[in-house]
Amino acid sequence: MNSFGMKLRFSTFGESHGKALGCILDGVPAGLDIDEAYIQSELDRRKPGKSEFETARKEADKVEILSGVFEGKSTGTPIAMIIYNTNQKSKDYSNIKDVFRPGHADFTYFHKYGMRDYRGGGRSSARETAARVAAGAIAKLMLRSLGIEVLSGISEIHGIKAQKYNYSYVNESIIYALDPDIEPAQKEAVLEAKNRHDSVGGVSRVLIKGVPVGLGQPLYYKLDGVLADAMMGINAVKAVEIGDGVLSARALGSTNNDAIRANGFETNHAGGILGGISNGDDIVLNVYFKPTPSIFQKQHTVTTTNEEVDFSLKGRHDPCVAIRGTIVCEAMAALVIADMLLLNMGSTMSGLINYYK
Ligand SMILES: Cc1cc2nc3c(=O)[nH]c(=O)nc-3n(C[C@H](O)[C@H](O)[C@H](O)COP(=O)(O)O)c2cc1C
Ligand SMILES: C=C(O[C@@H]1CC(C(=O)O)=C[C@@H](OP(=O)(O)O)[C@H]1O)C(=O)O
Repeated sequence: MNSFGMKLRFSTFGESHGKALGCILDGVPAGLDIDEAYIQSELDRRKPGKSEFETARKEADKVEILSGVFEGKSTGTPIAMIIYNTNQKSKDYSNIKDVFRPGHADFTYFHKYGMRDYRGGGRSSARETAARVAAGAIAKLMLRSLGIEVLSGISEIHGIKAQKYNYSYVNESIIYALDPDIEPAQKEAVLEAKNRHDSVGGVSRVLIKGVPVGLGQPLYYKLDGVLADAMMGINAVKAVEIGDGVLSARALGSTNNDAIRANGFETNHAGGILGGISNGDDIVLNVYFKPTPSIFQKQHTVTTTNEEVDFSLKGRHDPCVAIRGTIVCEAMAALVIADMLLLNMGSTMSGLINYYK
């Protein structure tokens, strides 16, 4: 179960090499137009095996709606969706049955549960994020009907940073790059690491446009806290910044404050959130992904019986998880904002009255 979900409750099921994965999204208001082609198009953006910049595992990621939608509209009941796995090659993974891959969740899952599904990453595999993207697409449909848009793109790969953020370019780019001029160097960094059987990290920049003033609770269940939690819940995310983030700790008050004018804020160092509450400006997040842990170089590790061994991994892995991870960031951000909107309806008497009249 997700940790936001005051109004929207969301949980996923399934393993990387199991039969299927999917989600249940409960709390979606009745009457939302459910555009199935749009949901599929979001899954297509995240699905693996589209290029040399992604894992070679090819999955169609065809999504099927099982419940909660009737005659093209949400019914207000739980929406269940399923995605069948079709390209498991579980025998590739017999060599990780008894050893822990450094950097992956093998060690901790085994010691916590006393067993693990070693077929790929099992439940810890980011294959699960397909289900998040399906749920996120429904949240995005809800937001779209209110004029709110969630966008993202890759700003940085292996320390090579975008100089501009061109969100309308992102879907033309095979690596979802924000800066077409920097993209070639970023692609080269990925392929260069891949050729050396290594991997690289990267940063996704998320932009949420059209959010009204007032989403989020003060002090507890703050909008920035809930968004950060949702991002940190994505596999391989190691840090999240709101607005200027880390840089704001190095700034002066005089340069960090966003001056206020009658028609809005002059700058947006705050990233659209003040006091845990949206201020009406764009919400900006930077989400930092570590390099893919599964690399093909020889590594030191231990077995399940704690014997030290050198081992070399086989299997199909992303050389830079941030690339497909950016689509997952959008989905999680959309779910949080949709949840906050539903919660917000009851935060003022006029909101409640508007809802019931
Ligand atoms: C979209 C996406 C794709 C990923 N692909 C891989 C992969 O191919 N191989 C791998 O070892 N890790 C991959 N990861 C990262 C692992 O799932 C993650 O590192 C692992 O679950 C351990 O969790 P942690 O890094 O958050 O500690 C991917 C992550 C995301 C978001
Ligand atoms: C299959 C997908 O990505 C997978 C994410 C992943 C991981 O460890 O996170 C490891 C690889 O798969 P497996 O679990 O077979 O080792 C990737 O191919 C997907 O995103 O659909």
